[in-house]
Amino acid sequence: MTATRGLEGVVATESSISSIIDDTLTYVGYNIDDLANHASFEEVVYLLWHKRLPKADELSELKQQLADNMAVPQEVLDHFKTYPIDNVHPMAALRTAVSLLGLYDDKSEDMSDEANYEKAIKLQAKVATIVTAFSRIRKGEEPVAPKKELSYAANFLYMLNGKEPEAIEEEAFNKALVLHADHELNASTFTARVCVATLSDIYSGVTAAIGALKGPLHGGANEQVMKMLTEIGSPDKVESYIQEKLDNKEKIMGFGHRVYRKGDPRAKHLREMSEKLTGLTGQEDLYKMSTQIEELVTGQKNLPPNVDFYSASVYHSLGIDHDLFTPIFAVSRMSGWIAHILEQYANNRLIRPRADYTGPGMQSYVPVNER
Ligand SMILES: CC(=O)SCCNC(=O)CCNC(=O)[C@H](O)C(C)(C)COP(=O)(O)OP(=O)(O)OC[C@H]1O[C@@H](n2cnc3c(N)ncnc32)[C@H](O)[C@@H]1OP(=O)(O)O
Ligand SMILES: O=C([O-])CC(=O)C(=O)O
Repeated sequence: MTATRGLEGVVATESSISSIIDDTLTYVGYNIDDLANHASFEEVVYLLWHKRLPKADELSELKQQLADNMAVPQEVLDHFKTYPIDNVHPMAALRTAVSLLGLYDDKSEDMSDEANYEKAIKLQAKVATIVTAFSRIRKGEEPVAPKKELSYAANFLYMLNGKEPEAIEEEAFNKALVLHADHELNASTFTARVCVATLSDIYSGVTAAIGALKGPLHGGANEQVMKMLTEIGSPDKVESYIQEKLDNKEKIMGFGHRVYRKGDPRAKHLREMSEKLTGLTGQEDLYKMSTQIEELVTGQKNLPPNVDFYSASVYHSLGIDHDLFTPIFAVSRMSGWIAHILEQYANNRLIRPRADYTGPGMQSYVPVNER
């Protein structure tokens, strides 16, 4: 047996949800560029879960179901108030809150298709409320109830800030949600599938996935990108900062990808949004620094930016706290995790690979007082 480090290139499952072929990303056969330019996040959720685009009435029904299910149990909100707030990363709070949500769902252990679909709606609806409510509660503010007439993207920003977003903010946030919704067998989605392939419940699957997304080699990279931009501070400091890191063989967050070689097709949409939003908010230097970094890293290491790089300046321009960037990724990716969990249940087999053992050979047990 020979191990493939990081399972690179290993095809671990069949899936008809999203594909990456020749650096082109599609959701159920629709090019990500088309979806980013035209689709609402709710349409994409429907597409991923039903493997076709919704008709008008089906889309309205889904929007209604999401809006109707956004409220979270008071116990979950009260729980936030017990956290040692200064030490709690919002991704840790989200991981715990989603797990807690399962305790207050009487269908939590019901594995029927109907119950799983109901739980899918509840999770997608409530994840936005959890992230925004936690953000407000930790600042000593009251959570804001969603408005049923708003889109998912607008509601998120409304619940976060207590004021309805401008059209351009809603459009940018919707696009970011569309771009992050699914991505074949990335680490967090694989985690979700491994978890539910034991026939564990959907809350366990998404809780595990949140844990995997949190790491800086995956979803956590977007917060690290903003940390780097903040540390650099101004365009004149970019070159020395990045050069030092490259010379020290340190990783530059937001660059590189296990699957894409020529580049991540989502990055150009985020770059465009970053240019527009930083311009509108008078933060042109942020965009300038980002493009300088791209030039240096791509020029020297031939590593193009991934989805996390320009999303950082986009979210910053929308006035969002930096440690909420990865939770926002989770809000969007919840749709993809659920699609993969439902697909896994529909054609399940336990996922259990082997390890190439490299430890010592057979040893004789020695009692503790003789060692
Ligand atoms: C949503 C997402 O999850 S997108 C990815 C988000 N993560 C990041 O942005 C973190 C930075 N990027 C990385 O760490 C990597 O590119 C990953 C984790 C995304 C992919 O990693 P892998 O496919 O395992 O590549 P690996 O880490 O083995 O790197 C291969 C080589 O490229 C280099 N490399 C890869 N990414 C980077 C980077 N961002 N900066 C500098 N060098 C890099 C590695 O140092 C390594 O060089 P070496 O062969 O000389 O040792
Ligand atoms: O596919 C991956 O490895 C990571 C990624 O870009 C994503 O999850 O969006």
